[in-house]
Amino acid sequence: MALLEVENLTVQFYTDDGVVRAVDGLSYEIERGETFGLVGESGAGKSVASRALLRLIDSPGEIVDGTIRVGGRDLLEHSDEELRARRGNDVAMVFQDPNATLNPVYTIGEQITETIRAHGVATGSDARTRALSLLDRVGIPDPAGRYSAYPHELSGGLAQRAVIAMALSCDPDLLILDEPTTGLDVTIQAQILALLDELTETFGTAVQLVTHDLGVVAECCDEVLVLYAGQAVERASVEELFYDPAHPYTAGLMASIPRIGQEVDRLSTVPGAMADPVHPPTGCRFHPRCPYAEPICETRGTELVGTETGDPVSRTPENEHVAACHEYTGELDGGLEYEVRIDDGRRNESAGAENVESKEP
Ligand SMILES: Nc1ncnc2c1ncn2[C@@H]1O[C@H](COP(=O)(O)OP(=O)(O)OP(=O)(O)O)[C@@H](O)[C@H]1O
Repeated sequence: MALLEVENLTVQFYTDDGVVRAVDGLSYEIERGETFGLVGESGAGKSVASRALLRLIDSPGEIVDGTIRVGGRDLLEHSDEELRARRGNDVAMVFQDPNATLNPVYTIGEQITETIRAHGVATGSDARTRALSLLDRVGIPDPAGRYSAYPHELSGGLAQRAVIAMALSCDPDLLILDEPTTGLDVTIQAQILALLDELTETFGTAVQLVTHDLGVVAECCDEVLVLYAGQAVERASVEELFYDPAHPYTAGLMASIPRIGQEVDRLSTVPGAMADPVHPPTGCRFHPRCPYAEPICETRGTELVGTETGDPVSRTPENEHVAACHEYTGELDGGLEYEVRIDDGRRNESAGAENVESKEP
């Protein structure tokens, strides 16, 4: 049994403009010790899908369907009290901005110690000792000195480590990180990614990593799910995703990886704009931006199928490459003709992302 089993997760927001189905029928699994990437452009639904795992969806949003089983038990069926007990213990989350998590008026050490006590992991001086060892585990130099530091006294990289230490207070089985390295310089970014690697390898912690950055995905994910307009469009091992992307949207994302020496803060995106969340396109939601779209793509919706077999995802083994494109059920006349060229040059010494180019058809 996988550690996390998400099935048909569906989240809606009720806005003045209409209903936004931010996450639409999402299903995936994460194994113990696995690093699972959730990628896609802004608005794809990555954050909402992640927050939903902890039931952190506030009004005007609502989880309207699905199951979220961690260790076989459905989080959506718990009372608020049961859920509080499982937050932190089973699943913990790290957000992009450490300052949104850290309280400016308490020291780093006090905050971690308090989290440990609140969850009943340890009491008294044992809690303090555990906090110190967590600071050490996440690579904060001079843990005893930093214990007494206030959040504003730490650099962005150290503050992010402190937040990760806090998330690890109760030894969660699954750690969800939402853009944990965005805004950090590449050397610090690489250190945080190395820390995640160590957590998964040494402690068997499973990681769900939300990111825009395909370089980060290449660096540390085992398995990747690509989201577009709230729906999964492709799931594959990281190698298959980079060497053999099956969905035109994924191939487009690959083409937008910054090249060596190019100064880009954010990925440039696939031409065209993300689908209108209130009135998504008919058929395949990506079709208005897809260079390979044919009339059927406008009228018939897609679902994930095995890229080799065309079988529905429900009949495809969990580790097989699946994509939601009519190509794989034999319904595209023209087919997909892109070619992906892998250049194994490193993007920079420490982050080491691969460079990928896709040719236009
Ligand atoms: N509180 C909210 N009220 C209304 N709509 C929301 C709310 N939060 C998210 N959404 C909508 O849900 C969709 C998915 O948003 P989400 O933040 O998950 O995207 P994302 O892929 O994480 O993007 P980003 O990388 O920019 O964070 C978007 O259309 C967004 O507008």
